[in-house]
Amino acid sequence: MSTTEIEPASPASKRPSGWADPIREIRRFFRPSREGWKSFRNRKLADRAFHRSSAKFWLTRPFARRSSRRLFDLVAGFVYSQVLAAAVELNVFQHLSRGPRALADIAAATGLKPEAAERLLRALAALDLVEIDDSEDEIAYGLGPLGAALVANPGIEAMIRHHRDVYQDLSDPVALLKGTAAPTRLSKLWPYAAAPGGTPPEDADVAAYTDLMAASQDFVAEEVLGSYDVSWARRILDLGGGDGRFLRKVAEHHPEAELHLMDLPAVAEIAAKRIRDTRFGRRIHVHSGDFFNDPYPEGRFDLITLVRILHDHDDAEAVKLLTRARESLEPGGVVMVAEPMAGVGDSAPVADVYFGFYLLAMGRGRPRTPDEIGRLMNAAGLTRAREVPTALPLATSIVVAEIPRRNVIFT
Ligand SMILES: CC(C)=CCC/C(C)=C/CC/C(C)=C/C=C/C(C)=C/C=C/C=C(C)/C=C/C=C(C)/C=C/C=C(C)/C=C/CC(C)(C)O
Ligand SMILES: C[S@@+](CC[C@H](N)C(=O)[O-])C[C@H]1O[C@@H](n2cnc3c(N)ncnc32)[C@H](O)[C@@H]1O
Repeated sequence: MSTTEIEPASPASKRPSGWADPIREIRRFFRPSREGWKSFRNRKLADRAFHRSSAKFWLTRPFARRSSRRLFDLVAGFVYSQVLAAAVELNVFQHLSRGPRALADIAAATGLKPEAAERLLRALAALDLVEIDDSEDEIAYGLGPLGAALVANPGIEAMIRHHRDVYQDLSDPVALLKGTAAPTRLSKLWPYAAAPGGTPPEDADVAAYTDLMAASQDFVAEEVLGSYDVSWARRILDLGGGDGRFLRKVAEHHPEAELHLMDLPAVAEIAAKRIRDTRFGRRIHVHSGDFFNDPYPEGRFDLITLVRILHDHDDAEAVKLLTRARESLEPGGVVMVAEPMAGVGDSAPVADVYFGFYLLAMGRGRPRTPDEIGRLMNAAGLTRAREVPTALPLATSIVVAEIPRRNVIFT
């Protein structure tokens, strides 16, 4: 739809005619050609779109073939995921982690008929998860590069098993988008999402989500601590710290920091027990409470971390949380937000697609760009919000902001 500039309202009788009003005349002079340009450009776009829509165009150009393959993978992605889920459920990678195996061994170990096992293994090989060595009479199956990576990172298998619930919840994405979907499995798995600050219902399986997060935390913690130096901070508070996996990594890197974790009572109980069983039992102090409403641990902190927290909450709760964190900082203290962020390099699909719909199914929260997080930090009274680049935005991106060293009051 073409917009026409709205002339400032003025009674016709007062309006000067001719070149008495040169601006108006210049606008009138260019208007027809501007409209003409727009229709010419629109026609060009229409022609290009028609031209590209012909199958011949797509199949005869290299990038067209690549685009076709990308489009195919978008359609087939669910099938790929289900093949991976089947292999994890059948412990195929564990079987192969002990060395190459023959088809009969794998069939016996997985309980599949040989032809079904072969179908699965060939699909996995096509996805670089398995490697097939048919240089001898008896074909051997081993770990492919992705299968080896999966075995090297145990948390991934836990995540893959978790996705049976995720795929179930995403089976009707339109209903989710319209808000007409039935209660989701994820909203039950993350009970705090139903009522931020609300204590999870009695039947909430708090250990399940705590273990799930712990399973993928090392991957995140390594990226955070590899990207942002926390050694300057003497007192650190990790809000929503889960079972303490992140602070244990901090403790390993920085032996002299005093570390505090705050999480909901049921999770704090798990954290206290797990931390007590490690060499950091006396260095990491666990506090039970609701970070929206309960008092934070005594004293002020140099650094307050929010690792995979903010995206769980809508804007109003996020600003409230950031404000409470700011109020617990030493002058010059820093709040660090670490989570997958929208629009960050090639991690946009991770945040905007994966976490965008994961959180939609969970019923609360959303992925945000570093700028959006910076604006929430500013709204919470924090300053100098800035993104800290990470090598693997897939794991996490980071935004930090601080309070001024001195509260300068301009009267
Ligand atoms: C060829 C052979 C046999 C061997 C080659 C040798 C070898 C090991 C090669 C591999 C090289 C290597 C080191 C690869 C490393 C690969 C890595 C690190 C892969 C990491 C993959 C990580 C993945 C897939 C992470 C997935 C994370 C997910 C799905 C996270 C989900 C998080 C959720 C659901 C969080 C929810 C919390 C809430 C509610 C949103 O707040
Ligand atoms: C997605 S998990 C992240 C855990 C951990 N930071 C990590 O990255 O693995 C969110 C954490 O926030 C905690 N949480 C949610 N709402 C809370 C609240 N109102 N008060 C305290 N902790 C809360 C949950 O119990 C959970 O441990």
